[in-house]
Amino acid sequence: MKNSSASVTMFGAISIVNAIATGKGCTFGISQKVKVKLSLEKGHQGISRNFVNDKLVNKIIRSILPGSVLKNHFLSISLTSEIPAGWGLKSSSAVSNAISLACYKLLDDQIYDRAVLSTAVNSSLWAKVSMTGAFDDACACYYGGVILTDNHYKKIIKRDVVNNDLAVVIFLPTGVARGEVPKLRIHKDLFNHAFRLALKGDYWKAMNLNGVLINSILYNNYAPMINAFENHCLSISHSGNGPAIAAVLYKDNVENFVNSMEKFDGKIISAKVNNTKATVE
Ligand SMILES: Nc1ncnc2c1ncn2[C@@H]1O[C@H](COP(=O)(O)OP(=O)(O)O)[C@@H](O)[C@H]1O
Ligand SMILES: O=C(O)C1=C[C@@H](OP(=O)(O)O)[C@@H](O)[C@H](O)C1
Repeated sequence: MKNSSASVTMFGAISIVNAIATGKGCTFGISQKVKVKLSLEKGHQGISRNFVNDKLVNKIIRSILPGSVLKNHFLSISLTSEIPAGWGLKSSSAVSNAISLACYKLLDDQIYDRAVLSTAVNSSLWAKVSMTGAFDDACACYYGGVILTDNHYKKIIKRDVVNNDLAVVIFLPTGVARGEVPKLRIHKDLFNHAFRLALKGDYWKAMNLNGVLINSILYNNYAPMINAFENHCLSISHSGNGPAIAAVLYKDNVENFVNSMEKFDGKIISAKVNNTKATVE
């Protein structure tokens, strides 16, 4: 083993176009963080963690660290996350990337981005926390900026930066359960159209179309989104499979928009856009 400890900062992300229907997705980075510290101590076998035992995290660890090392070391995992889990805000991609990057850093100082991403994505498929592998989300968390990918082929199609004058406001509606996600495939052609808009650089129009589609198929309550347009948002959509809703707007409009959302029952989180890559030391 090259290192006895590794500390990672990985960022979160928001969907522009959901990849479930077509396999192609577009996602951009935001400032919410996951921090992971792994420490290896020679001696008795064992793993301690400050979160519930989780098959996704275990799978990543066992895919990267050799069994011979795990047999003779005690591994401590400390994880803090600013990303609420299970809302479509990419917590699983940020956590799996962070654990993957930290494990590779224990092995070697030379980091191969593709290996970090592949292990995270393959483990997410194995643990069934993702349907397509969510390579779009993994790349946006890892590299920051806007990323367009083909998840079935784990291929990056395009990268771009997000305008730093923009801000993101996330709304977590109270009492809304996730809809039947496979139904997103009903509008495969329209999701494909949204992806083509994103390819042309029309990110906020693509995200709006994505929002209309996901809302109509899974949630059927467009009122918060209409409110967003009435309050000068450039774009609004459910992120991932929802139920979280993310709005993109100029920083100057954030305060008014947040005030206007108070009539809806839920929690609001403000975020910045992120164009920087994850770090490990
Ligand atoms: N704070 C956390 N600690 C440990 N694991 C986490 C944490 N947040 C997310 N995860 C992992 O991500 C999974 C949640 O994935 P998912 O429901 O798809 O949420 P999201 O839509 O935010 O990606 C959890 O089952 C767990 O494996
Ligand atoms: O399961 C998957 O493959 C995906 C899930 C969605 O994200 P969430 O997991 O954040 O809902 C979606 O946006 C992404 O493009 C692909």
